[in-house]
Amino acid sequence: MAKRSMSLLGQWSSRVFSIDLDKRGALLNFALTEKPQQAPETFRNIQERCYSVLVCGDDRIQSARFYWGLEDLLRNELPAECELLPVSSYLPHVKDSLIRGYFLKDASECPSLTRRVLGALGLSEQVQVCSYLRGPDGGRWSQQLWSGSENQNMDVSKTCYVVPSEEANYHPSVLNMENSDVFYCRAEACKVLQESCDIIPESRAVLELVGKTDASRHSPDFPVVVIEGLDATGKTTLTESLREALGARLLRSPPQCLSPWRAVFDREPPLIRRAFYALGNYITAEQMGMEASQAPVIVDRYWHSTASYAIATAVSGPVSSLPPEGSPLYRWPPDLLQPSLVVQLTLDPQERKRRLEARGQGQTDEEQELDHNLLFRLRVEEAYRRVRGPACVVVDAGPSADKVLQQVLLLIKEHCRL
Ligand SMILES: Nc1ncnc2c1ncn2[C@@H]1O[C@H](COP(=O)(O)OP(=O)(O)OP(=O)(O)O)[C@@H](O)[C@H]1O
Ligand SMILES: Nc1ccn([C@@H]2O[C@H](COP(=O)(O)O)[C@@H](O)[C@H]2O)c(=O)n1
Repeated sequence: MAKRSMSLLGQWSSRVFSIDLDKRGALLNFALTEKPQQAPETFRNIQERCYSVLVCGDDRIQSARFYWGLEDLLRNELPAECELLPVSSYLPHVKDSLIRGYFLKDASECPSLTRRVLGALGLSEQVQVCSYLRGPDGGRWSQQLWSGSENQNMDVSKTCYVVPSEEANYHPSVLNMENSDVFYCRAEACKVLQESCDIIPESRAVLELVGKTDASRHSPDFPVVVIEGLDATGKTTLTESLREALGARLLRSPPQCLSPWRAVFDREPPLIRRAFYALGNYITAEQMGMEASQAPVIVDRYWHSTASYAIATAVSGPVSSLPPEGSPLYRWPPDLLQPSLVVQLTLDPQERKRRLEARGQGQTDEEQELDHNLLFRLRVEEAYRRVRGPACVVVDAGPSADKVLQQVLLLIKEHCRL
């Protein structure tokens, strides 16, 4: 069977390759043409031998898992002097056109080892390997597609030249988010787990717990209040106090019944992990519907967490790389029960760190990692604010636990019929 990637070659020249240069979101974009031209400036500064490895198989579960393991595989097999950078290749504005992989800069003394590893990888149906060569004038770069044979033959008829490309308005991952990172109906999330049953048997157990009734239009008798926020913002503390103060039922998403399998799905790539969390919301929604016929319900995390973490993780860099405000990616799934009120707890990063440390969970002090975490936290919090349905009411969780409780009780009085 011909590789699926081959059929992409017709469109190859209009594809943009976007290399994630660092976690702060600096992207190097280039396209390919048949005519030699000057490469983008940054590309010209690259001194090493360069390669790209793209994962483009037909089976989305296998491809997602292959890509998930690819970085470790490359780091284990390649010389340590090989720098790996995530690369995306996409057709501008075309939904679901994104293919992911790695761009390699090989500064090792042993180029043959790198070529052997990549040659072996290129034999796989789901991988496409290309090498990049600098022209004799030093400015032109060309891309050669490997035929995938063990001899690493280059298919010279497929030589293209690297040219600068316009930067996309948003991170390329935005193109593939729907039904890969965020699921807007139960059926789409179920499909992913159904497709993964053979390789992840736990998927069957999860699917058996997911109901089939659509409770989204059912309006509960008592209020349903969701508490959202980053970790250590005080959700557990507040939800427990609300339960006592209101005589409420306390639920969480993912629900308790999924606990035995959570760790299994946390090890899976985003496609599978996010489908698991999406289904967790539907199970919690069924519980909400039942419990709210008898008493107020407090819920620790729900859809805002699922959507915001998924969107914020799929992109890198600053808040501006998120899908724009008002994008349909922030919509509420029409078949998912909406709560009466969503409260988002926010906390000054220093205070959050202090609480994490007091709880005995120190953070890495590597500056780069902190920077990366800071950007990630900002993206999650901004995504929380952009998610539609019941919008979040933001509450500063900095004051004492009792003050936060009183403020949220006031909000519940204002927004809900008790
Ligand atoms: N208002 C508050 N003032 C001071 N400390 C607080 C306050 N609320 C919670 N804490 C403390 O901060 C720590 C984190 O709180 P908590 O476990 O409730 O957060 P969380 O949002 O549920 O975290 P996670 O999502 O990681 O489970 C705990 O040690 C808790 O006692
Ligand atoms: N409704 C939810 C709840 C959680 N998640 C994911 O879990 C992580 C946070 O969980 P904690 O137990 O640490 O609070 C977070 O990374 C989310 O990805 C979710 O998706 N949906």
